[in-house]
Amino acid sequence: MKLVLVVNSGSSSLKYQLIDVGAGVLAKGLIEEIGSDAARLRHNGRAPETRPAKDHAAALAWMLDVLPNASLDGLLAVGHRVVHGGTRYTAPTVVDAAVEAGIEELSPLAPLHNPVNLAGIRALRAQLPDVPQVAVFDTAFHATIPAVAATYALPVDVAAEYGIRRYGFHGTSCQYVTGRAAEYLGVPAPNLVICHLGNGASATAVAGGRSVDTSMGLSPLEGLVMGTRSGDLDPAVPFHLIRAGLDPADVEKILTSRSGLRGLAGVSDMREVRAAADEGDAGARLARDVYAYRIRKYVGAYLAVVPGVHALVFTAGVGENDAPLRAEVCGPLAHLGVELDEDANREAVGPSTPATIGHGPIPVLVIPTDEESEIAAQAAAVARGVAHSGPVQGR
Ligand SMILES: Nc1ncnc2c1ncn2[C@@H]1O[C@H](COP(=O)(O)OP(=O)(O)O)[C@@H](O)[C@H]1O
Ligand SMILES: CC(=O)OP(=O)(O)O
Ligand SMILES: [Mg+2]
Repeated sequence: MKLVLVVNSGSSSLKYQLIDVGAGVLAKGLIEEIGSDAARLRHNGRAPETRPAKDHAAALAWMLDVLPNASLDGLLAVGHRVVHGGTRYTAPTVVDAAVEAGIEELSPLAPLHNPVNLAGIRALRAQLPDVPQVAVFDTAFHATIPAVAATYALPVDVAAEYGIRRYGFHGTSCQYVTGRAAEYLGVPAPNLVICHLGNGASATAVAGGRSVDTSMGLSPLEGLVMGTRSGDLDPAVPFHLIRAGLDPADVEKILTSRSGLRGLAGVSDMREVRAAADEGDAGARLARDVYAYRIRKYVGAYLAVVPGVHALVFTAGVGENDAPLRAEVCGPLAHLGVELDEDANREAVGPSTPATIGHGPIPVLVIPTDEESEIAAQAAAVARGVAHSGPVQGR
């Protein structure tokens, strides 16, 4: 058995899976509403339990309570999703003190993510001191982005001194999805435009199986409209707000936690936005439309970047489940060769395997992502001392 515990700490949630690599998932769970008096845990699909969990440390302790001790015997590794690895960590890495310090140094560039990723590493190391803790970085798959796409037009010395460049995120998801698309299409190194639409959302251009551009940049704030993040805006906006008297930390909070769908419609969950829009709420309708329009702009841009695209791919919570959103994005793209099949689109809600929903010159696919299985495979390979085999092959 190659047993790996995968910990995916998000801004207010914790996902975990106990995986026998190559064989299957032995246990899985999700803790939501961390930080509240009524955090919710759903373990192995059972009815949710509720308990206070003031922070990720409390949520991690809860996870360890529900995982039977015996199941953690003989773990090969714990695999952690770590969002920002900068330019230093471009491959899965066993976390020692230096790596831990490196992840901490990068926290200001992923304030919703790296600190809680570290909380996971620390909690599991305390519990399982003899098991390697392996970090799998969201940024790693994007290390192949060429300078022309990674470079912001800032003074070269400023960018170098402060490490300002496009890093890109959701890379582990994109790597998994690229592997699945390669199998499904029968194209070993495909050209793709991937829309990963979850709480965070990003678009990625893949050429020959490698990332060549992506909408998130220095931090996971740039690009698409997200649940609580603004995505693209004029860089003058923060200065305008600061000059008007707002505190820089408050401006950051506005852009990362109070914007996006939440800022426009009052709620960050696309299901609630869509329900309100369907009932005629004007703010929710505009939020839905701005969200879809921004995705469409990036799809157009990346069709210009990647020659001979084999497929446009939708993935993650919104991408896999929200058929109307996919129609809103793709409907006006017929002139670019994107033609949705209405019935296939309607049927592809939460598919467990890849589904084709458009048969035009550029096929449209829904591919369910699985960051946890990708993390488990990479962590197992590192723990066994096997070099990871590269972006498309994956394992
Ligand atoms: N049936 C659905 N229709 C529309 N959106 C959905 C549906 N199911 C889930 N979602 C959206 O998916 C988002 C979560 O996606 P997920 O990929 O799990 O995010 P993350 O991993 O970033 O937490 C939720 O915020 C919700 O808006
Ligand atoms: C990087 C990022 O935005 O991740 P998530 O979608 O899990 O918030
Ligand atoms: Mg996610």
